[in-house]
Amino acid sequence: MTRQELIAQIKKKKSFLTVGLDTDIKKIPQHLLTFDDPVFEFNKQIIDATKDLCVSYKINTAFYECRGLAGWQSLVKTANYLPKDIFSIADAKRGDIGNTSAMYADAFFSQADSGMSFDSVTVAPYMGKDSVSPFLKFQNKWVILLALTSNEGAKDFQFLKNEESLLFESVLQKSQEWASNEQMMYVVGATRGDAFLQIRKHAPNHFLLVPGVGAQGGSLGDVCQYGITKDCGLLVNSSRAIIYASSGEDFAQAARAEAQKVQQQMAKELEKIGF
Ligand SMILES: O=c1ccn([C@@H]2O[C@H](COP(=O)(O)O)[C@@H](O)[C@H]2O)c(=O)[nH]1
Repeated sequence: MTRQELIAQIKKKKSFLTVGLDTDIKKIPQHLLTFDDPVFEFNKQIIDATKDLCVSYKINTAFYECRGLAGWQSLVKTANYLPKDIFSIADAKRGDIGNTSAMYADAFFSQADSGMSFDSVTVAPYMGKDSVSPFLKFQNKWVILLALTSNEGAKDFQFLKNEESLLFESVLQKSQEWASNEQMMYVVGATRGDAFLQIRKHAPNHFLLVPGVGAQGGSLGDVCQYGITKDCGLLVNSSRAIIYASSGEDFAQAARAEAQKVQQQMAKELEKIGF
């Protein structure tokens, strides 16, 4: 998906919500366990119930990889069930030496090889340019680089200072030599509302994938106040707060209701920038 297509979807749906499919087989409603693939059935119903309210789905691959072959099958089926006009994210946090990164890129981008073709994959910047560039060889596919994460441990390295800048600022600056804002986004945690001003100094026009509202307590208002751009420039993710809104048979309707609350708040923010 191109940047323009993504912006058009945001305008059309009045939403920049990403629903996170962090589907844990131990947390899904009991009645689904009789299905051949309970995780896929859960995802399918969540997608059907929320697809008009969000512009993106993020599949955190850890929740699938931990189940071995069965998990990988649920992942492939879910990836192929996602509507084509919705931006898809493989949240896999990959990155390795070049030839290995090329394999990771095929795994998430090459339908012919792996049976999956996500629009984007999250990548760790730590190993530098040659670890990221194999993902950039695919047309209309995106790298979402970890910049400033939402967790407590982000302080361990991401705020370390060299002569001029903090480590996350160096990630933002250096990586812009590798790709434009048509192919690169950044992960910035919603739990760091105040840091968005600083982020926008270095990446004024990039899209940011923002996890951390909902279960982690980040504020959508703060994220928008400091992070929204004239093109919106935000994809805000919520996983647990939406998909586990109910553990009963009404789980999909409950997920829809939660997604709708967030979408309505987003519509108000989008109105402010004339969308
Ligand atoms: O900095 C980061 C990077 C990634 N994540 C991921 O986003 C979701 C958040 O889930 P919630 O249930 O809405 O808290 C999850 O997949 C994380 O691994 C993040 O939270 N922070």
